[in-house]
Amino acid sequence: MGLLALGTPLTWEETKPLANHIRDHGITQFLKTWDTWKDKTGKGLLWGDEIEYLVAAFHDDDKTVKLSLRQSEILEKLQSVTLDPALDKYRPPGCPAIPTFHPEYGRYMLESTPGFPFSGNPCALVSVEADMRFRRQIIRSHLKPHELPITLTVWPRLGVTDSPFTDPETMPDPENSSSKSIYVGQLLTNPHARFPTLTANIRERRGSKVDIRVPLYIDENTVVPEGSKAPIANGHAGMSGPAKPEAGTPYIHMDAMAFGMGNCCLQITFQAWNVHEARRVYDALVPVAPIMLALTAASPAFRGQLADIDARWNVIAASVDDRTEEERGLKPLKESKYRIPKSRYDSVSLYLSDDERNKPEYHDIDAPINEKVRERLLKHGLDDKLASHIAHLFIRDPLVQFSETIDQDDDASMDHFENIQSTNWQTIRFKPPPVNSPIGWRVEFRSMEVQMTDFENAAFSIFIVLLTRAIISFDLNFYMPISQVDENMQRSQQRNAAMANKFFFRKHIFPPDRPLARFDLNSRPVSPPATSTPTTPSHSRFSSAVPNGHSKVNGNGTGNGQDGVERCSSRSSSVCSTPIENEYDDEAEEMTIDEIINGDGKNFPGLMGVVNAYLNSLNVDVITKCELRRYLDLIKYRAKGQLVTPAVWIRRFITSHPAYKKDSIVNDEITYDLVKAVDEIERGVRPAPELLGKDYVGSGPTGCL
Ligand SMILES: Nc1ncnc2c1ncn2[C@@H]1O[C@H](COP(=O)(O)OP(=O)(O)OP(=O)(O)O)[C@@H](O)[C@H]1O
Ligand SMILES: N[C@@H](CCC(=O)O)C(=O)O
Ligand SMILES: N[C@@H](CS)C(=O)O
Repeated sequence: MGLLALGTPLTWEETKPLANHIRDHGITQFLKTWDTWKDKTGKGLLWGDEIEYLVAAFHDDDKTVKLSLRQSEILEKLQSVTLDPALDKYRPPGCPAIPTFHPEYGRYMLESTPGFPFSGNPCALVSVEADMRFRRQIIRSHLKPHELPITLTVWPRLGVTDSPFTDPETMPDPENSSSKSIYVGQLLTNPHARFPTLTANIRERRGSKVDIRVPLYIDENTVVPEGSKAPIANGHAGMSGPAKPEAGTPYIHMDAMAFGMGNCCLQITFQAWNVHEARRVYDALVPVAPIMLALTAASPAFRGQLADIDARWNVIAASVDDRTEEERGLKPLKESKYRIPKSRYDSVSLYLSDDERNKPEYHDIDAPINEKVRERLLKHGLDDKLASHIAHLFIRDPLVQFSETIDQDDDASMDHFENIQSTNWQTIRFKPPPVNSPIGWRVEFRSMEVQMTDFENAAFSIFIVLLTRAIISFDLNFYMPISQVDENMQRSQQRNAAMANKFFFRKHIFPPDRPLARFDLNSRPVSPPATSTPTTPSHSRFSSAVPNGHSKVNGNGTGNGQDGVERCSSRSSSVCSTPIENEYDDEAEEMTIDEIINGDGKNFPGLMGVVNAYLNSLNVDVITKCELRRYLDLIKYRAKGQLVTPAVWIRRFITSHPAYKKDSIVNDEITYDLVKAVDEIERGVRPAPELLGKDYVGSGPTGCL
């Protein structure tokens, strides 16, 4: 959920001349925070998740289900309920506070977060699912009897034109709506000024409606409508890739921000010990993002049709792609300043740690830089890696500005910085401390799709938290060329990617001076923990407050390319032109997801291996370890293919439904049964062992408080 300031929003034409003012003051604001926080340590690990929900309205009389557009009323109700002390008696043990609920882009969406961030203590981790369920139960208990919160990433019939898909019905209004969509109307978008303004200003800056195309899944009876085959150069969302329709391939067309930002995800934010640790964790998570996208994939259908992809990423990227034709490389640069290879919503293009292992050679894709911003940051004493990261974010224009807040007190506000930062929706976000707050440097992990049950949402959250602890404790090295990470991003969205694809991953992840044997990789965490001689590394946040001493400031020059595009000179054009072929290639190799998660049985321990080793290094009681094992086993068996991804489960449900005519169409009847089934699975009244294992226990027959 981005910056929700209030005021009179400016049009794109009014915002454009303010861009330099906003960027300049945004950097001033960042530098003030930098000066205050660069040497400060925080309070150690605190973390929280964000879960996004769709609100479904069931009409049992005609067996249809629609998106309920009652977001404002529901949030008002939830806010008053959460302020009522009576709710506290339902708060499960271990939940840090009464949760909070927030709006999201779609007028049918809600977001929940824990009321207070969790600690990383293993005992606290086992309470996460209860906290998530508590949130869902609060929502359920305060909806109308025919409404339910559903954690499906994509509403399969959003944007269909053959029958209503919202409650109340909405009509497209291509003349007057902010998106000008021919499929969705204005009522679909949250009315807070941020959202229609983002929608309109993205379209106006781009110079045309957004253009979203995903490959259509072709079945025996699929009829491909005239004109819905991808032309050779469709020019959306950067490079072409296997998760985008190849020339001549039938595709599903969408034309509004709602098709992307109206989708739901699971995000995790961690507070780091200090800025160095935040930067280390950020970099290490960059290659993990596509792996987790593939494992959580939950998006097999769009606009009433089955897609030949399983995940949402490229759809959202294209849904907020505000780049001009010049920036997209369709015309020579004249009015625009940069060629920009990616949408504002896309994978990370630059590592940012001051770790000496963050080598220039890994930056082998074109990442344009705002040179003026970079120079200013360098002059202020920032190292090149961080300066380049911020300068890369600051190639973008502000999209939403209110007339009342053009002039800000840079000592008291970060809003101009946040204006640019919060509309750079990358796989990982590096978050500076807010003004006048005890909150420290944070990192947000953003690639995962929301899961249908809170058991799964808790499992993926816990896994990522433990992985970050292992990364810090064992000083793990996941660096590999960014081009390989980008390639993985495309592979991760393909149909059945978690089983069918291989992904690049670094082979040697331990520091050379710390031999593999030191890590207890083989014993499972359910085995009795070592109590007398724990191997907990000295800089573990659980055991001690000593920050990791491995970081070393390292600088590199940048400059202008011949085409006038400013970029880091270390990311040389010859390297840019030959992605995935450089001397660092052999540091990473193609592995299955099973190998990446569970190890190759030889030298590579897998991400689960390091998580297990980390748990073994702690004094955790056996009961807690067994509890954690339930969650970690979900990841383990999903990676092995013994449990399926939500996308595989949903696709199977659709294609085996009696009303499916093998024509790729997901009709009302199928959608009704699908959403009912998702709710029943969540409550545990409909078994789905292929998705959740045999021992899943849901939130109960009613799912209410
Ligand atoms: N000090 C903290 N350290 C770590 N996580 C925190 C901290 N404070 C809040 N969080 C968690 O961060 C998550 C996101 O909260 P935050 O208020 O940063 O949202 P936001 O800025 O709207 O997020 P987004 O970046 O998605 O727009 C929540 O789960 C919250 O519990
Ligand atoms: N819903 C978006 C993220 C929105 C946000 O950045 O808060 C997603 O699925 O990725
Ligand atoms: N909720 C996201 C996407 S619109 C934001 O506000 O940035």
